[in-house]
Amino acid sequence: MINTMGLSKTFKGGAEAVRGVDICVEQGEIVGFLGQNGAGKTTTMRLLTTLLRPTAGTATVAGHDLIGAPKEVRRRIGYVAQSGAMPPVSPVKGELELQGMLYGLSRREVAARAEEVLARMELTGLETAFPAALSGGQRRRFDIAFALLHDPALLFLDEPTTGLDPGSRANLWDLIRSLRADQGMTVFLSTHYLDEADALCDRVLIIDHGRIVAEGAPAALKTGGRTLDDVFLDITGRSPREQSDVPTGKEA
Ligand SMILES: Nc1ncnc2c1ncn2[C@@H]1O[C@H](COP(=O)(O)OP(=O)(O)OP(=O)(O)O)[C@@H](O)[C@H]1O
Repeated sequence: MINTMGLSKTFKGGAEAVRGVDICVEQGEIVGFLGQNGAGKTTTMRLLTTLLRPTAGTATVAGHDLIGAPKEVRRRIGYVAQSGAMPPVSPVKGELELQGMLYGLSRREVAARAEEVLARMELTGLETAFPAALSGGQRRRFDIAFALLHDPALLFLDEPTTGLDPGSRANLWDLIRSLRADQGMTVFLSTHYLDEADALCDRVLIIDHGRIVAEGAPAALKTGGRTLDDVFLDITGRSPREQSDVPTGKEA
């Protein structure tokens, strides 16, 4: 579902955010992407979702070449960016209808898909609510419903549970698991929470200073009675919540 070779991104100011990353994700896997602040997670996600153009390397995402066929890639993926953006202005159902029109769905298709994704994300009954009025957990589920409207095969989630209370996090994990169980959805998610990776992911990739420094099933990485936190600390020399010492100037 995802295959990259030497994927790299150097920003104009010289920041080497992603340095020759090789990623392989199979259909139906839930893969966790771990790294500290500034390690290169969001940049990698933005490359894989066609929002940024790589400076080197090749990639196939959802069966299509990332650089040669970005529109085909976009049609087959859903992407939920980190939270914090301005909430949409229309009520929940209106936002989904607009999104459906962007994807060229008919009115009837949009109505059916909206009902389906709202049910799947346990938001039925909130059609007329304004996204700004939703709770944190509901808002995150709305963002995922939005990304699911065009029925993607591959879902990218950038830190989906950051800032949520434990109950809402556990609920979101269940919903992500059910997407895979019911629809065979492939999920690639970044997170700072190692317990999340441990509980939810079949496999984790650890990125540090723009390079993949470890990968494997959580159980296979946790050798010698170590926790995933210990593994992360051993490999990167820092805890997952520490700031990376990669330069942080952000230029276009
Ligand atoms: N537009 C940009 N211009 C220049 N440098 C950038 C830009 N975007 C990101 N960077 C730099 O690239 C590096 C990787 O950033 P990125 O946002 O991918 O990290 P991250 O692992 O997602 O961090 P976080 O967990 O804080 O979201 C950082 O050093 C960052 O400052």
